[in-house]
Amino acid sequence: MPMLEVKGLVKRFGGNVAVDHACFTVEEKGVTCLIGPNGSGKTTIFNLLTNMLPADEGSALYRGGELIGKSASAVVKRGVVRTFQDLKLFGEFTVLQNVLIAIRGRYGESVWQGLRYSPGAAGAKADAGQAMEALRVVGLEAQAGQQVRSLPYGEQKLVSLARLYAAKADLLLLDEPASGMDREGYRLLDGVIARLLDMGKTILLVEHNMEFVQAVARKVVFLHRGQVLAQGTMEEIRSDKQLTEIYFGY
Ligand SMILES: Nc1ncnc2c1ncn2[C@@H]1O[C@H](COP(=O)(O)OP(=O)(O)OP(=O)(O)O)[C@@H](O)[C@H]1O
Repeated sequence: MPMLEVKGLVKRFGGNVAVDHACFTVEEKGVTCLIGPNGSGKTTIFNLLTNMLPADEGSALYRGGELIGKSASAVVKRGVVRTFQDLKLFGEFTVLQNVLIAIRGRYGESVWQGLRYSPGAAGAKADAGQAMEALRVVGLEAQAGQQVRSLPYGEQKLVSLARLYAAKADLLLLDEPASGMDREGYRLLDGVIARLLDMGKTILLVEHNMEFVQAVARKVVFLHRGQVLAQGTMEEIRSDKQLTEIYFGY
């Protein structure tokens, strides 16, 4: 059984069908990529899976349980978390505080509760230990005390990955993790993804950088105007003339 099975997912914005009866599967322990031209519905699918937007129709079974129609926090509790294109970090706070907020959020605490952090409080030490472990996974322990907004963009992206790791989810949805990254950023990101996979995580990502997709993806799901036109390996997608014309323009 696939880890995630999306069936007949539909989202309309007025007359615009952003996601049109999309069906695809995500197998456990590997990287699956959603690709497709701008506006083909990739981010909307993330919003539907995490219930940040209500779906009009369809189902998404995660380990056999329905995600659609649940609350956003219920999806997180089930073990599905996401990053955002605009990162949504707290720039004024430190790297460590940003990860701690994600950990405390797991218990249903608000950001402000998460930040009111007295070192003597029960559980505080354990949380700090977990936060540092997450920073080790992404290679940012040395930056723990720095204000997030003082970091280069690539490192801020890694903070968002540390937050996902700290949330202890099994299925990680990454929205354009490679965008805005330079060569060194790719190298770090490759390493973090490899470490997350070693730890048994499953990753579904949206990405435009085909070199990166080719390097990390076991499976690619091709979207066009909200419809899944194909799913398979990158080689299979690239060898389909109709798909390459739509997306790659040749
Ligand atoms: N909140 C919204 N209200 C109205 N229309 C929306 C909304 N969100 C997305 N859309 C529309 O839905 C369609 C799919 O958008 P979506 O952002 O999911 O595409 P995408 O494949 O992620 O694009 P990109 O690669 O540019 O990020 C587009 O036509 C977009 O304009």
